[in-house]
Formats: sequence, structure tokens, C-alpha cells
Amino acid sequence: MLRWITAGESHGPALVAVLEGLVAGVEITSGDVAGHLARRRLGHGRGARMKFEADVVTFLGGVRHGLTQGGPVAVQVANSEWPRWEKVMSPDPVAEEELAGLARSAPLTRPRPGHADLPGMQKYGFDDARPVLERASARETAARTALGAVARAFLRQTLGVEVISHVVSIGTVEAPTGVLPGPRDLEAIDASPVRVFDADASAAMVAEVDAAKADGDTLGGVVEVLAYGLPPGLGSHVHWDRRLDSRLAGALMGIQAIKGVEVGDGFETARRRGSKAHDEIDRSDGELGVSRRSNRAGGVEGGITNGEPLRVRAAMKPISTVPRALSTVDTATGEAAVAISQRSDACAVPAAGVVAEAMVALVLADAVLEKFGGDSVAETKRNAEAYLATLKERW
Ligand SMILES: Cc1cc2nc3c(=O)[nH]c(=O)nc-3n(C[C@H](O)[C@H](O)[C@H](O)COP(=O)(O)O)c2cc1C
Ligand SMILES: C=C(O[C@@H]1CC(C(=O)O)=C[C@@H](OP(=O)(O)O)[C@H]1O)C(=O)O
Repeated sequence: MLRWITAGESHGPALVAVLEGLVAGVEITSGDVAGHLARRRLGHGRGARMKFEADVVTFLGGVRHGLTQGGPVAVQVANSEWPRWEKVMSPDPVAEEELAGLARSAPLTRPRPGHADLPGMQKYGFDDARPVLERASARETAARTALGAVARAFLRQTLGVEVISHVVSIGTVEAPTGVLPGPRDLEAIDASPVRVFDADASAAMVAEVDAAKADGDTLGGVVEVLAYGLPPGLGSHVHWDRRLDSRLAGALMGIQAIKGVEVGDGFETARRRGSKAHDEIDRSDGELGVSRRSNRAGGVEGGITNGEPLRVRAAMKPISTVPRALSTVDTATGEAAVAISQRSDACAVPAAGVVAEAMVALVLADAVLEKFGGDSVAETKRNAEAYLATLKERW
């Protein structure tokens, strides 16, 4: 079983993340992780922070000379701005006089509709939204992206699996559907300011983000994650929490601001008749003797991968720190007020795609270990190859 956990605040010294249960022998360097963190920082519509954030990566455990050792992998992602926050976010007590003059030390009492501010203050008994937003912040997704980089290295090195993503829509602007991008297209997708393969759609989305920003507004959208090279048989139909679709949905929903998940054609499938909703099975001259005429299911049936590319989508709501601030109540006075409006992204949909890739990679790595086991890359690979050979013989 693969387990992962993160800790750290948005303006604390660093984020840390631990991945437990991974095999030995996965080739990974801090440079590989830094590459994925750099992808996450990009995207038209991101705020000022992403321009100076360096996301400095340090492995603190589990990796030696570029190889995992079988123990928990611990990784730190530093917060570049820490020196400016050292007092306000100090883990040790700081004298009140020292905090008094600092801009960021005043309690935040005008909770933003849509952010975690108010429910977090109510739940934990805070008079200040600061401790809530510090942990609710999607800064935390840098830590998950770091672990995702390790998970995708494991997937590639054991099974040749590649996980990619692209932006499907921003606001009401949609990318053309039809041909799905493949692993080789990822570089071109990453080169688009909104992580869209189609140049016209990319330009239209950039214009949409600019227009929302000019209006003091924010945007959400939809991202799609695709995983290529998965064998049939990951996940299981036998119990709700072993279903791969259930695990993917939970992992994607666990990303800040994700409000909907679709597997395959998802909600569109509900509008179709059965004759147009499923993927008919055919004889094939490929590696396995059977294949599908379509992939509406997105590569999962009965909570089990069926050998087709995995296709999942996540819908992100618009950023809740809206510059033309929304109405709220000042929790200190009980009076009507306008919500906090601080430095923020106008649109972070492209970044959410990179985070979604990481979550999918982690869930898939867990499912691969569950199916094939092993304590080293070589052993997992050998087990997977034996299973695939049996499948080929039988099918
Ligand atoms: C990559 C990414 C960047 C985000 N950036 C911001 C931001 O700059 N400002 C903001 O208010 N919310 C931002 N969010 C969303 C909030 O973190 C999120 O809405 C908040 O934690 C409340 O959680 P919920 O939307 O899931 O209910 C971002 C989300 C993601 C995935
Ligand atoms: C720091 C990141 O995103 C942050 C997510 C975020 C939020 O409320 O979720 C609010 C902003 O924080 P700040 O006010 O410090 O700029 C974003 O920049 C990041 O993605 O690394």
C-alpha cells in the first residue's frame, strides 16, 4: 500500500511531503521533481507569487545517489518568501510588540465566500482567518506535485505508463475535442500559456483570462488527465473502496477548488442510450486478442482498468479571492463588509492540470503496487511482465 501525506503552510518555511510504501530502485533526482514544480508554476492568470517562487526541492529521506531505497521518501519544497513571513508565521511565540508593526499580522476577519475562511474559523474556533487560509491554500499542491513526480517515475520505469494532462476549458471557452493528445504532445501542451494543444483555443482562453482580470474577476475551468500504457486489471469491482474510479475521484476532489470529476464521458454518458454509451468489444491483432471500438468509459469498467487509455476530468471553480470583492460579514464587528482581497491568482486551471496529473499518478502507482507487489523496480516489473504474458496467452 502506498501512503502519502503533506505538511506545511503557504507562508511557512517550507512544505514537506512523505511517500511511504514505494519500492527500491526508482530513478529520481531533485531535478526531475523541480521540473514538474516548474510546470505547476506556469499558466496565464497566475498571480505575482508564481513569478518569484523558486520551489527549491530537497530530498530529506528515502533517496540515495538518484535511487529510492525502499524507505519513506521525504521531500521538502521551500517557500522563497519565508524571510518576509518569519515573524508572522513563526512556530515559536513572538512578542506582541514585535508583531504590532507588521503588515501581515493583523487578524483577517472578512472571510471570502468560496474560500475555507469562514467554515475553518467556525470549526477551529479562530478569530482570524490566517491559520485557515495558510493550510487551505493550494500552495500545498506543490508538495503533492513533488510526490507525483516520484510516482510517475515508478510508473514509467515499471510499466512504461505515461501520465499527461491538458486544459479542456476555461470559463466558457472550450478546446476542440476529437483527437486526444498523447505523451509526445505534452511538451507542446506545456508550451501553451494555458496548457492547450490547439493554438486558436489557447489564444481565445488567454483573451478570456485577460478579460476577466480586467473586470476584477476570476475564472475556473476543466482539465483532463490521460494515462497511457496501463494494463487491464488495476483496481477491483469487489468493494467500493477498491474501485479505481472511486479512488481517482477522491484524489482529484482532494485538490483545492475541484468541484466535479468525470471518468470517461462522465455526465455526457448519462444523456445517451446504452447502445451509444458503451465500448463494443472486438477481435484485435494487437498485443491482446481483444480491443475496443471506442473509449467512452475512459479506460475503467467495474472499477478496473480495461487496457484502454485512462481518461478523467476535473472541474475547477473560479478563484474565490475575487478582486471586485464579494459581500461578507466582518466577524470582529458583525457588520456587513467586503471580503478580503489580497494577492491571488485570477485563473489557475493550467496549474490544476499538473496537480491532477500528480494525483492520478499517485493513485495509479498505488494500484500497480497492489496488483503486482514487489520491493524493487525489477521485481514489480518482472511480476507485471509475467501477468501480461499470461494475459496475452489467454486473450
Ligand atoms: C493551483 C491552484 C491555485 C489556486 N490559487 C488560488 C488563489 O490564488 N486564490 C484563491 O483564492 N484560491 C486559489 N485556489 C483555490 C483555493 O485554494 C480553494 O478554493 C480553497 O482552498 C477552498 O477550497 P475549495 O474551493 O475546495 O472549497 C487555487 C487552487 C489551485 C488548485
Ligand atoms: C502559492 C501558491 O498558490 C497560492 C494559492 C492561494 C490559495 O488561496 O489557494 C493563494 C495565493 O497565495 P499568495 O497569497 O501567497 O500568493 C496563491 O499564490 C502556489 O500554488 O504555490
